[in-house]
Amino acid sequence: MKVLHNITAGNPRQLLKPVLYSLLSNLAAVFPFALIIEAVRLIFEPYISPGMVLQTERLWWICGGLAATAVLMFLSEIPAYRSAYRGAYNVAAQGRAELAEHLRKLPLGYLTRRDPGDLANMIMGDFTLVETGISHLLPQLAGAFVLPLFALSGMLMLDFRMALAMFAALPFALLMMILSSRLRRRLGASHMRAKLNAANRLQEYLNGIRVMKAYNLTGQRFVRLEHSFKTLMKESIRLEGIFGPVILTAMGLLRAGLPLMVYIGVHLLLGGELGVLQFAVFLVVGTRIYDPLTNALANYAEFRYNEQAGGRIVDLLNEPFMTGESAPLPQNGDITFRNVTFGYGGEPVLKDLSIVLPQGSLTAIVGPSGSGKSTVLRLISRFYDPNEGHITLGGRKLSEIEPEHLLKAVSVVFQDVYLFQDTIGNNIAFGRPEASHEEIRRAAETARCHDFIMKLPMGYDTPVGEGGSTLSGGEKQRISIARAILKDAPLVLLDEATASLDPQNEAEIQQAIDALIQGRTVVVIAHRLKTVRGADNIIVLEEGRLAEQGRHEALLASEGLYARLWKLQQQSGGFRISS
Ligand SMILES: Nc1ncnc2c1ncn2[C@@H]1O[C@H](COP(=O)(O)OP(=O)(O)OP(=O)(O)O)[C@@H](O)[C@H]1O
Repeated sequence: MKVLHNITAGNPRQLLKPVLYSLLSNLAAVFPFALIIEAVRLIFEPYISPGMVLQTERLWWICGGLAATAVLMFLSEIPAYRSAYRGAYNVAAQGRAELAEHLRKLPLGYLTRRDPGDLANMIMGDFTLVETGISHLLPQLAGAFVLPLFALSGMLMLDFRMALAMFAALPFALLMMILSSRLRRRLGASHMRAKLNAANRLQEYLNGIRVMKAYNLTGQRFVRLEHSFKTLMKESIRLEGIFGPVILTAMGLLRAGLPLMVYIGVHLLLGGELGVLQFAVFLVVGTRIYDPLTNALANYAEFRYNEQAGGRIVDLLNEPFMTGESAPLPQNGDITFRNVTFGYGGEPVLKDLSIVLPQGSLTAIVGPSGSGKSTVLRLISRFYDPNEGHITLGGRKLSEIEPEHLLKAVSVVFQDVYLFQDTIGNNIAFGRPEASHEEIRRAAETARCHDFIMKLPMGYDTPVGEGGSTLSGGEKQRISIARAILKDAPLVLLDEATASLDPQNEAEIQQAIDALIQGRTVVVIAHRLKTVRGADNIIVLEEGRLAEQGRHEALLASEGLYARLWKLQQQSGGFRISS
């Protein structure tokens, strides 16, 4: 059952129709077979039994019957074909969407551990293998046994010794395939790994082409890509090289049934224990019976390989995502960290952190690079849950709030703004797709991006390259602030850009941020003097611990880490406070 579950990526019911049709069409194929046996009998009879005449009329009827079954088979195979492909493509289309949706809900920690190329390949490549499994492999595998089973039961009635000789090697061939399936799984798994690695290296190569050109690294990166292709080639050869002979031996074993049967048949014939007619029937059946079985053996190997791909999909779908309640969020929106310890899998990044970020206030988080500032924002957004301690919003534990429900109340403005390959207008409306043009325009005006948008060839309908590649860093920042303004969430998490901006851009972004944070609870990773000075509270982190906190003047007066960072940056003429 698990195999069927895997090969269909968790939709075994989808196999029902294709398998049923395949069984029916193979069942229909038994009729012409039976008609041919009857024709052989009619043709041979006058020669074997003197006095009997050739029954021509019956032969014409058989001819007509063969033509009719050919037409019937053709007509029944069309819906069979259609249902198999439709079922398979449906499973793949729905499954791909379901998997993509599932990925969105998984904790970021899981996603950062997985290679994006690996996940992309799973959604596209593995589902293609599932498609083939549903449309081709399993129906054919099930159908392949219909004719041999009928033949076996018919032949057993005719002469059990000949029938046994005909199928003598079948159990050995099947056993061989089943025993070797573990080896097949192992080889298949490392082949799949090599395939994924090559896909990942290719993606890395394509993504990094710009950097590689700039640093003249092309040769070095290409070596890695080339190496992955060579490994894939070796794995493919190993897979075919080891498993191919197993299949060929199993096929050879099966076909050995025919000479064995002829050998026994001749002896029985000479001994007078088998009639010429019966022998002729066995010869006809013997030449036809092995093809579906040998095809099934070849299919079986592919089937096991594709089943592994389906298994990977099922495993990913079983990966638990964060859950929680969707009850209305508390009115009082204070965010409290109580003895929070958190790490990304290794050493803790935040250690026993206890802080309060009061509702309606502006809290700045500062500290040296790597001290855990962005991690604090990620925990508030519930991209991850703490390892120890807990975070509450208005007294309710974040770990008990459904992540998507929580994020409705949060606007996040990241440093590295990602824009989708869509129009500028739609990118701004991302957090509130139902917003009107007028609302989008107003948000853009407040975020100081309306003017530059209007200078673009198609205004708000101008398409943006993937990731926002067609816009400047400052423009992307302001678009993301417009997004947050339009979303109008009560809690704003802001990771200010560290990249140096020209004074004009800098001033405009500051104005946009001022507009965004009005009347909201704001947590900002502050790199800008102005934000830090005006903050209600400044939290200073050092190696994941709270070093000190307070307002700007008080922290300067206490001459701790904040004052040291401040002086350092004043001396260097910069205004960044985080590093
Ligand atoms: N996804 C991740 N997986 C593993 N480690 C991570 C991950 N993200 C951050 N870290 C590590 O956690 C530590 C804190 O990172 P964080 O981004 O919170 O620091 P930060 O204070 O915001 O730094 P910066 O000012 O340079 O942005 C760093 O040592 C970083 O290497």
